Amino acid sequence: MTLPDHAIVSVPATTTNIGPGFDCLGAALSLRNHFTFTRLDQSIEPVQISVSGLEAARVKTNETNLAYQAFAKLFQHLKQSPPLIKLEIRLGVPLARGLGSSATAIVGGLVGANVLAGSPLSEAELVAIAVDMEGHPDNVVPAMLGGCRLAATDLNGEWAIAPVPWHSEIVPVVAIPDFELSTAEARRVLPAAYSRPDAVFNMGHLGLLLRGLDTAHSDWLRAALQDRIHQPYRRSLILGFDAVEAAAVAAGAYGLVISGAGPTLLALAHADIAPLVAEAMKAAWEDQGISVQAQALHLDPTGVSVQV
Ligand SMILES: Nc1ncnc2c1ncn2[C@@H]1O[C@H](COP(=O)(O)OP(=O)(O)OP(=O)(O)O)[C@@H](O)[C@H]1O
Ligand SMILES: N[C@@H](CCO)C(=O)O
Repeated sequence: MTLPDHAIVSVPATTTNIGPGFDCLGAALSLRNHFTFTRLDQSIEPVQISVSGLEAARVKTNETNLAYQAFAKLFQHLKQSPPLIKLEIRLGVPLARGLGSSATAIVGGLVGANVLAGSPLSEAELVAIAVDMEGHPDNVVPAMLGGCRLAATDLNGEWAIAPVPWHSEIVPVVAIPDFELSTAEARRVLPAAYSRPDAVFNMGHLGLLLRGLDTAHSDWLRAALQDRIHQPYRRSLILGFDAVEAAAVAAGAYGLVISGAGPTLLALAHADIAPLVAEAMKAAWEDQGISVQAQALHLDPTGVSVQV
């Protein structure tokens, strides 16, 4: 069998948690990173990496690059040496902002390696390795599969993944500030255990959110975006959170949550007012002296895609 020498892997950004769905709910968004893998016959280095686009200078260009680590991990899983490659990364997803940049790198590297290896692994096997690398499923699952997804383990510890219907009138609006917050730092502030009232609060609100996303029932959505597992501990890490939340709600959004581990803030809004909500969030954050990019996005239905 002749193996492919080349693969262009495109992976969407993701927003996760969406309020009460900590570490289990996530959705793919209409921003993408591209990873181009080209097999080399000869090279002094195992990988030659170049990066272009948004904040390119901040991405590592040696073997510690996360996309290359994922590429090498797949070959390790296959008990093979990774081929020598050139890896070109084109960035459209901002780094360390709560939009799943690390998940794009993990999914891009694993899928690129799988293509160059002749596609020996199934989608489910790739998802399992990706979750293992990322540590939680909520970014890598929608990055791989597209849409909004809920992921939980079954009785054997395998991932049971359900698509979550998302009504077309509900628009995700993101405000992306010009400062970073690493996921590791934002996880360090979380408690190790929670009270029964907090657990029950989140179970009820996650259930309500799933029904609200399906129906666009505004009262359910307004109530559902509350959470007691992560946001109470993280909001103080995000300068301007209260002002941006108040502005989004005043502009008519159903509510505002931290996207992933932050600092990007995500509002859900009816399609008719989504651009106004984006403007209000931007203005409120800029009033705090913070540069911000705000935009109404849409759900990415596809997930990872490959051109050989
Ligand atoms: N395209 C990329 N190529 C290689 N490494 C990347 C790429 N994108 C992100 N990374 C790595 O992932 C790190 C960011 O990961 P982190 O989990 O902190 O943020 P995030 O994934 O953007 O946010 P979140 O997990 O909250 O959605 C970067 O600092 C970089 O090391
Ligand atoms: N669920 C994760 C997403 C960030 O990767 C968190 O909130 O820490």
